[in-house]
Amino acid sequence: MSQDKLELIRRAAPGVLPSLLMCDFGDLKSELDRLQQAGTQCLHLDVMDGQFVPNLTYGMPIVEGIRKHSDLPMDVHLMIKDPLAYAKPMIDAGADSLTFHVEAVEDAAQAAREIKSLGACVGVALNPSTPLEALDGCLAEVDMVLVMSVDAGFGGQAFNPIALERLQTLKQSHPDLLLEIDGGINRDTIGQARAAGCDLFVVGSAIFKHQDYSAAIADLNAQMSGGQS
Ligand SMILES: O=C(CO)[C@@H](O)[C@H](O)COP(=O)(O)O
Repeated sequence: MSQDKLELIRRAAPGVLPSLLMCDFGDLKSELDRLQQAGTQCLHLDVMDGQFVPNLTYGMPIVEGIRKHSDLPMDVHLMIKDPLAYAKPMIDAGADSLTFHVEAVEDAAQAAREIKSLGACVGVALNPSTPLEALDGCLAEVDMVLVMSVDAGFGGQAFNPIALERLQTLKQSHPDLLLEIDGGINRDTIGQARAAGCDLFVVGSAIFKHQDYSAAIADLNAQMSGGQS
C-alpha cells in the first residue's frame, strides 16, 4: 500500500507541486480547478501548528475537503511538533504522502517506519540550519527527502543555496530516493535545483502571484528543463 502511494507521488516527477499555502482559501474549489487545468500532477499541503514553526495553517478538515474536490495526489508537509500524533488522521483525511521534520522527532527511523506502516509514502524534511548528517539514521527507511531551501514556516522567503549541495550529496549517496525542494523556487532557481538532482519542486509565490497558473507552471517546467519560455 505505501508502495502504491510512492508510485503515485513518483509519477509527478520531475515536476512542480503547487504549495496551497499561497492560494485563496476563500475560493479553494476554484483554486483546485485552476491548478488541475494548469496540468498539476500533485498538490503540496503545508500543515503548521504554530509551535514547531511560528505560523498556523490548517488540519484534517481542509485536507479532507480538498480530497472531496480533487483526485490529485496530496503530498502533506507536517511542520508540527508531534507528527506521529497526526499521521493516521492525516492519512484518513486523504494524504498520500506524509513528510515529517527530522528536527521534530527523537527517532526519525522509527517515525518513518510508523508512517509507512500506516500505508503512506513517507518523507523526511530538514531545515537549512540542520546538519545533513541528522538524516543518516533514517535514509534507509524513507521514500523521499524534502530539502528545505528556506526555514520552514512562511512562503515568499529567499532561496538558500545550501539546498543545492545537499541535493547533490543525497543524489550521489542515495540515487533511489525521491528528492524534493521547498522554498524560494522560481524561474531563476528551479533549473539549478533540477541540475542538482531534484525530482519534485514545491512552489508557492512563483505560481500564486500570477493570474495565469498555466503560464506560470509552463514557464517553471521550461526553466526546469533548461529551456526557454
Ligand atoms: O513550506 C513552505 C514554507 O514553510 C513552502 O511550501 C512555501 O509555501 C513555499 O513558498 P514559496 O517560497 O515558493 O513562496
